[in-house]
Amino acid sequence: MFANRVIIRGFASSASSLAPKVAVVGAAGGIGQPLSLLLKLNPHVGRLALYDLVNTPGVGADLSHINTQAVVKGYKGADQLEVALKDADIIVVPAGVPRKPGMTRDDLFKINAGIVKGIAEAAVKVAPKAHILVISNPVNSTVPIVAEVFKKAKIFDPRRIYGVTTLDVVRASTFVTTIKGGNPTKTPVHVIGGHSGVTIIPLLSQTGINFTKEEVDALTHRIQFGGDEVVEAKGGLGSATLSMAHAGARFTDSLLRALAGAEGIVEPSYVYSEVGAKHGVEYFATNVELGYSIGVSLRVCT
Ligand SMILES: NC(=O)C1=CN([C@@H]2O[C@H](COP(=O)(O)OP(=O)(O)OC[C@H]3O[C@@H](n4cnc5c(N)ncnc54)[C@H](O)[C@@H]3O)[C@@H](O)[C@H]2O)C=CC1
Ligand SMILES: O=C([O-])CC(=O)C(=O)O
Repeated sequence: MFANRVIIRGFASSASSLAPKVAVVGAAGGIGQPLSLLLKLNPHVGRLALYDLVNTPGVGADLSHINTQAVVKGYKGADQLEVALKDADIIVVPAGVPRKPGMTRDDLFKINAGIVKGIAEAAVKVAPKAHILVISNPVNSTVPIVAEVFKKAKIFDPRRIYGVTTLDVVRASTFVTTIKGGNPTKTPVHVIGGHSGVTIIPLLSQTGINFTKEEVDALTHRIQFGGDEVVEAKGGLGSATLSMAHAGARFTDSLLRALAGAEGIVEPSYVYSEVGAKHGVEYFATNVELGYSIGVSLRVCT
């Protein structure tokens, strides 16, 4: 039913008329630091606010010496969260604990749910029009948590809340071209569903590439459990950070370009969909076209 649908997400407006402000929450972490570096290098970022409970003054001072235009500021501790987020256009959230071997993403829920809720509550107060990009796991649950906080404040706008599932398509392109050849940057693979194990559904049949059944089974499993591969390889020292920083920076860049008026930008994301909700599936990862048209609509690709 949802296969290869593109949700067109309109932006009612940007949060401010100043150079875009991007806030990273969890900026001193394994994802947060390389993500902040990539955002500092992005010419579309005007202001970069780095927030964490620890170490952000150092990360901020370090990045601020890079001669790109983004003005960097570090904010540390709960009493600085609101000032860090104030009037942000985009809030990227890689805050929270990562998995260790033997854990599922759901095992992170108990801790990360509260962290994400607190961040969303601050955003409601000081950056109600920000686009919120949720990286913290389990994404399948943390995105609805953010949405519920905005619903409670009666300012829920599904066009502004995104679960970042970009790493799934990044991995899918890599794994497919590893066995079939070709340029991974030019081999898109749609991945729909969610961001956890079997909820990650790669649409290999839509790549136009011929696969044997064995290849489909092996690739599907590797794409669904790519996160576990990294968790195991890191042996207790966390999960994917560098590839996730790349994926998060790519999604943020796409959103910034769309906010600046570029059209036809499509990224996958785990989002609320009215059409899905009618079928009992409120949140679903699918391709999302980012743009200025008002209202949320669906283009169904058969
Ligand atoms: N969506 C996706 O595809 C992916 C999601 N992740 C998730 O991203 C999250 C972060 O992963 P890592 O960066 O590796 O973890 P990490 O432990 O290296 O960094 C997390 C950072 O969050 C900070 N933090 C904790 N509570 C906070 C709060 N209340 N406010 C602000 N900052 C807070 C910590 O101080 C730390 O610096 C994890 O939940 C992980 O599962 C990881 C990879 C891919
Ligand atoms: O596997 C994890 O826990 C981190 C993650 O979401 C991923 O790498 O896709």
